[in-house]
Amino acid sequence: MFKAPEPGSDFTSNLIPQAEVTAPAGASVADGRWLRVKQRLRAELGEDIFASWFARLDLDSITLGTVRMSVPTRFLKSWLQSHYAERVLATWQSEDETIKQIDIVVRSPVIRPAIAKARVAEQPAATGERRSATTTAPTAASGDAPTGSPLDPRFVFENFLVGRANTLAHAAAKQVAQARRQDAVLFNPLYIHSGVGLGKTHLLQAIAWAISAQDRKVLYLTAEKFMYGFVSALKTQTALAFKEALRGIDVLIIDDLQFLQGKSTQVEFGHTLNALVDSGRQVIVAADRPPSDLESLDDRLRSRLAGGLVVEMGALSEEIRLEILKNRVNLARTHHPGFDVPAPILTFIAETVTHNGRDLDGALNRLLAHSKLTGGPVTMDIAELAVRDLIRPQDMKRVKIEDIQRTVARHFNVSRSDMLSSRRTANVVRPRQIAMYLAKTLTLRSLPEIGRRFGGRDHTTVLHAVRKIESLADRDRTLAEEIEILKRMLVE
Ligand SMILES: Nc1ncnc2c1ncn2[C@@H]1O[C@H](COP(=O)(O)OP(=O)(O)OP(=O)(O)O)[C@@H](O)[C@H]1O
Repeated sequence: MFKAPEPGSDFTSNLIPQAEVTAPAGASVADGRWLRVKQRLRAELGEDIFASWFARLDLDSITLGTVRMSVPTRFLKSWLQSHYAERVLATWQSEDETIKQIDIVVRSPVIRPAIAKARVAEQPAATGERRSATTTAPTAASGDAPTGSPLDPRFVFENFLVGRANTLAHAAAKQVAQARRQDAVLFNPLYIHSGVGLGKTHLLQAIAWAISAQDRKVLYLTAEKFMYGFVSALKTQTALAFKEALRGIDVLIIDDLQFLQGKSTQVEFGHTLNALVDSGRQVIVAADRPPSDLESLDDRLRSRLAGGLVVEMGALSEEIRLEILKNRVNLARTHHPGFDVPAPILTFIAETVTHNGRDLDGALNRLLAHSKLTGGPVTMDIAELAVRDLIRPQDMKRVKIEDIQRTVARHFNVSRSDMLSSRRTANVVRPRQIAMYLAKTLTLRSLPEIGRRFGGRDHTTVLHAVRKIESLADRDRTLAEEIEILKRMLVE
């Protein structure tokens, strides 16, 4: 539980005006506040951090000045408590002065550990409703094996829409899922990466469901679950059993690898990866960035991960977004036959909610809530309200550092290799600094990573470049405009 700090600490600067965010019709006052709190956190912390740590934080209740929220894992709870408790409390207080403390709890697990197989209990349906699924979740078959992370019954191949952005990842996933035990392993490990909410978990879980229907033993784990499994096994001195159980499966699937932390856990993961790959068993990994950018991982592990097939999934096209929405409406209608969203409204959502699949789900959840609570039809007005906070001001495409270097070099008529070289002549230094500045502002790469990509420079050099360009652009309008043009060339 986190209580209010003494007055004076200020986490609420940079707030967006209340009027900008409106709760969809049918939502309660608490829901409306919760929406605004999330909106503020997203605006203040940025999309990446928000999606990593807050996307799975749910509001449970508000009683006597205490806001109770829940998350699915202990890891997430302790991370939020140690890194964001004060900020979350302050953001709540900016919405409601009577809030005195927040309480983050772990909600009951979806899968209860069982001796051999775990059963998926209640899962959110396509649009936030709960539905019971009697499907059996894949886990390793041994009694000592760690239980898998919960699987969503909707995340199967049949519900995965394929388009240009994910054709290769989908084909590789299908291939791996359809292989038989005696088949030679084609790409190992299979490493899938993409930005937030673009279908990695869906694809990984689809593989897990497909393999579990065969005679192969599959284990799907989030990196958090792997970490906790390993750490608890160490504590209870059952680490050996844990390791053996992991190495005794046919297919290991690890999601959100970017969260794998701690030297010993990484070493253990590396050993497991090697043991499985070397013995011809399949490993599939997903993360929000390519192996080369997983800076916290050790070099050997990174290169082992990069040694299989690395596939990127791009942004969802408008066409796929529309198909996903139609698919979700159909899924929801199996439980709520009265729910209908007219075609023009689906097109409107597909056009406006461009960021990721999770936001599409969010938009439909709100429409379903409206439809259930009011019994009224879903109109364009309702839809506009529902998606308002899901429209991102900066719907940036993923910009690559190489593209920045090329575009800036072309613009200033220098060569890219000069920009990466150690040359310090004025005609090269300034473009290099501008390119570094753009790399920092248009990508999520860290300073050391940017330094490495610019001919192995130190992170302090990058920081200096960023500050230099910021201060020059403050005073020099021509430079500011030039930077704006470059940004547009890269982003649009
Ligand atoms: N191609 C697709 N077809 C159908 N649904 C999709 C597709 N891509 C994304 N989605 C949906 O979007 C939502 C978010 O997808 P998912 O959780 O798989 O994203 P992710 O890439 O794992 O995100 P994160 O990086 O946050 O872990 C899910 O409901 C998923 O079903």
